[in-house]
Amino acid sequence: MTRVAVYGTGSWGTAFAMVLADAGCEVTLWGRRAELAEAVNTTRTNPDYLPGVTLPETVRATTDPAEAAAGAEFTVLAVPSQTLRGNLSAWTPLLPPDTVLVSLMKGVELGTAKRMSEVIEEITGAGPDRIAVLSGPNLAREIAERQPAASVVACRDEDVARRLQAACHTPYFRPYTNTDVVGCELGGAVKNVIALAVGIADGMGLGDNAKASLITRGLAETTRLGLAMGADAHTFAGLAGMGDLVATCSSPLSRNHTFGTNLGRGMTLQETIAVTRQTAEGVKSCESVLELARRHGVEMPITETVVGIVHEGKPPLVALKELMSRSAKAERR
Ligand SMILES: NC(=O)c1ccc[n+]([C@@H]2O[C@H](COP(=O)([O-])OP(=O)(O)OC[C@H]3O[C@@H](n4cnc5c(N)ncnc54)[C@H](O)[C@@H]3O)[C@@H](O)[C@H]2O)c1
Ligand SMILES: O=P(O)(O)OC[C@H](O)CO
Repeated sequence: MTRVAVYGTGSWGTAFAMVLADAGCEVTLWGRRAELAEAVNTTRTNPDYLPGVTLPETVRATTDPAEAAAGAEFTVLAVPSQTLRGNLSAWTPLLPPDTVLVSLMKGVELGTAKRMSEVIEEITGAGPDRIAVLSGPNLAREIAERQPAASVVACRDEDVARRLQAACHTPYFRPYTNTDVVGCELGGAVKNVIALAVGIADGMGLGDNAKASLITRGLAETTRLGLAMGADAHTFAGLAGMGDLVATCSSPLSRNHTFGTNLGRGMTLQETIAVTRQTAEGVKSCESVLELARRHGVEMPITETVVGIVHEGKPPLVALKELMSRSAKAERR
């Protein structure tokens, strides 16, 4: 039986542990809180993040990172992007030397503007053939209910991507392989920023034309950044690009979309943070994405607008006016 360690008992870590177990793996789930690990082991549920979902017997939880790591063929990381560096520094000495590190995270590190695979490589010293990314339209709650979804597993080494694909393929979860790690990571991180923009528009009461325009132009600016960073344009038309963007921008289950909606309705940033219990990666990553855009000389007007509203206190109506009155241009530029 394939042994997998999943670090992070939040909604996606727990739901993906269930997917792995349903695909036939033996999974150890690491979490910080003893009472939550105890609940998983005794009631087979994660009442804090996925109430009402029964986990398979082959998912066991622990608060001991060494116990989770022991014998793991895959080490899956599902903590907030901004804490990964600290977490992984502590776990690295415990990891099996050949384990494949799998990022489920959809953010870019503040300060360094590094993608999660870059942070993993820097901290663990693993080469690109041992670092994989899973990304796609994968709202955790739907997957925990075993509703059908497709996804992408990306690794520079296609054989490793195929091994991971086999480890998480179930009748309701269909992963495709890809070797474009940069594109998959950027698709996942930037869609959160665009979902904030769409949420703000929804909260302001704007219509479906505005939503479709933001999604389409959001994909255009994501692709521009991706191409400047060496990604493959096809990735952005796929599940980790368009697929995830559409799911996140349309679903009330999305934390980023909901965060934006609250801002668009007139809540302050502090009020919105106070009512947000879970990780909304775009709130911090919008600044790192803008930093990447500047470094690579790429225009990302929607991302810039989101940073203005979220971090610079720009009123959404003023930001909308500025976005719409930019100089006219050809669609493909
Ligand atoms: N929820 C989804 O639908 C979904 C789907 C795909 C990808 N993702 C991505 O997966 C990642 C994790 O998201 P999630 O939905 O599981 O988030 P979550 O907010 O549900 O859970 C986060 C987990 O990280 C833990 N955590 C918080 N701070 C920590 C710290 N300092 N050290 C260690 N652990 C800490 C929390 O206790 C919790 O267990 C994010 O990057 C997110 O974008 C989420
Ligand atoms: O809830 P969000 O906004 O973090 O989005 C969840 C997933 O990334 C959707 O694929």
